[in-house]
Amino acid sequence: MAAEPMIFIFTGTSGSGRKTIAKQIGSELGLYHVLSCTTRVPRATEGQDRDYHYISHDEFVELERSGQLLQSTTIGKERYGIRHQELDRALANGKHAYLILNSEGASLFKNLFKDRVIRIFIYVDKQTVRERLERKGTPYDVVDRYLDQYTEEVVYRKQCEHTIENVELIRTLEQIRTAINSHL
Ligand SMILES: Nc1ncnc2c1ncn2[C@@H]1O[C@H](COP(=O)(O)OP(=O)(O)OP(=O)(O)O)[C@@H](O)[C@H]1O
Ligand SMILES: Nc1nc2c(ncn2[C@@H]2O[C@H](COP(=O)(O)O)[C@@H](O)[C@H]2O)c(=O)[nH]1
Repeated sequence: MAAEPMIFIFTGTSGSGRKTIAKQIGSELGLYHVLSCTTRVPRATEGQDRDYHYISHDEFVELERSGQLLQSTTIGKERYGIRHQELDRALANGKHAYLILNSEGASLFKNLFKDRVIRIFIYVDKQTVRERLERKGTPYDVVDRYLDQYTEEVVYRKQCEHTIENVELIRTLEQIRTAINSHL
């Protein structure tokens, strides 16, 4: 059993299935979901304080100005970040935690928390990303952005503790359970 709560980071190529996998595994293993704040609007299936804390640009700037953000990133015109208090609350309750981050956020957490951070890189090929996202009704500009950044994102797998291709969801979940349990 790990002495301190572990931090599992689901990262990888956009649209590869990270959110689906993270939510399923998180609820199954009782992991605490550390939510980011974002200035982007919720998508059709998303909810306030379930997927993100959705806030205005002004509120984001204020969090940044007052030093409340542990880290932040900008993607297109939107801002994303995690409040210190959000992570502190998660770790204080003793549960293992998980986050869903891009490579920039994943590296920052690894540098801060070292061996307590385990990065799980999820990917699928570009064509599958397109098909899945179009089926889900993701706006075309978002799909195009994801595909444009694919090559840049996929190289990060080499730095992660685990790399898993998400073809068959059931098989992927099995591999991730095994990976996580090997650290607990
Ligand atoms: N193994 C799978 N087989 C088929 N469909 C899948 C599989 N895994 C996930 N999906 C579907 O692919 C779509 C994209 O998944 P999801 O939103 O979880 O990806 P994501 O990586 O979190 O995307 P984003 O980059 O937007 O954060 C969803 O509709 C999800 O149901
Ligand atoms: N570095 C950070 N990356 C984050 C954070 N919150 C989310 N993300 C990543 O941003 C992209 C876009 O997400 P989307 O939900 O708008 O599709 C994705 O890779 C997320 O994992 C954060 O606080 N910091």
